[in-house]
Amino acid sequence: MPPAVSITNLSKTYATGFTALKGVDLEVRKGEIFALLGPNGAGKTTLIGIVCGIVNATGGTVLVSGHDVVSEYRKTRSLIGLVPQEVSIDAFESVWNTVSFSRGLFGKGPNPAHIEKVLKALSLWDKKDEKVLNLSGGMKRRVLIAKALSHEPEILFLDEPTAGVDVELRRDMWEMVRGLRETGVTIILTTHYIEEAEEMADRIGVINHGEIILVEEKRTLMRNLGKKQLRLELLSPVDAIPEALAGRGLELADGGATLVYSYDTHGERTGITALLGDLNQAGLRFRDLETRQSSLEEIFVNLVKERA
Ligand SMILES: Nc1ncnc2c1ncn2[C@@H]1O[C@H](COP(=O)(O)OP(=O)(O)OP(=O)(O)O)[C@@H](O)[C@H]1O
Repeated sequence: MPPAVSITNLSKTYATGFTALKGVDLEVRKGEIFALLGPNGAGKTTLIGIVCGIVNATGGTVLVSGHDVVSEYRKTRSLIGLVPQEVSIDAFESVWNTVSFSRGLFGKGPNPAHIEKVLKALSLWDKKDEKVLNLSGGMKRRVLIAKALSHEPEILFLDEPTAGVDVELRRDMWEMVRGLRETGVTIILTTHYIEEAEEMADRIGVINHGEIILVEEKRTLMRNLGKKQLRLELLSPVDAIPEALAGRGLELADGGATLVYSYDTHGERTGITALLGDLNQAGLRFRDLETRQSSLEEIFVNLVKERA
């Protein structure tokens, strides 16, 4: 089975002479939720544009389910649903007509049952006869998604799906995207909200200055790059870590007032129980304790900083 999207040595230099993509290689597997993270101007929208056939590449190849996006444009475009960043919909049409029309654009015959299913899944069914004009911003966004799903695509691109939407709608959208994945749709999303990637993605790609700097399973990424720390505020500061506790990877912070223990959250054992026993034996008493976990946000900021 070919990958959902297979990108090889893709480059893009705009007419201005600006190079937005530099030799990108990327494979997105069928059925996964892939999040593409990157700062403003990193090249995310350009990359999506090329895969969707909206932007011409300067070099390289893109295959969608094994089909070339240039020589087999009609085929590949019909396999893709795109939810763009900008809301641009024919405001005077009803929800039903807008979504049904989108399906027709891909040469698919009418299928009212499918449109009904999509509208229901997006909680738009009771709005089907409303003019898009009269909907709230959040509802308009749902219409964009419904349009993108109208022709039963295998791959759904969501470009900043929840930028500017309220928390409730964001949660609803996450739920909906997960539901779509259950039905076998491959989902590729770009986001500025690291929380979104953390919550939803199976794999994460980081793009910076037009280059993919990392592609990793989310769990692996968080396990390998994320640390969890136990910080113990000691009753009385110490000058050095006691001999009995050597080799446990402890560090002192705050001038000896805090003992820091870093551990792997995904390991079978954290070693905390044993550590607390040893502390007791060594006569170290503590006043308070807290745990800290580096978030995907910290990991991401560090990665991008390293490559700046
Ligand atoms: N039509 C264009 N002509 C010239 N330069 C462009 C054009 N479109 C985009 N760019 C430039 O290419 C770079 C990448 O833009 P792109 O929109 O792909 O980034 P992005 O990662 O999607 O950013 P954002 O998160 O802000 O949407 C930016 O520096 C942008 O100014």
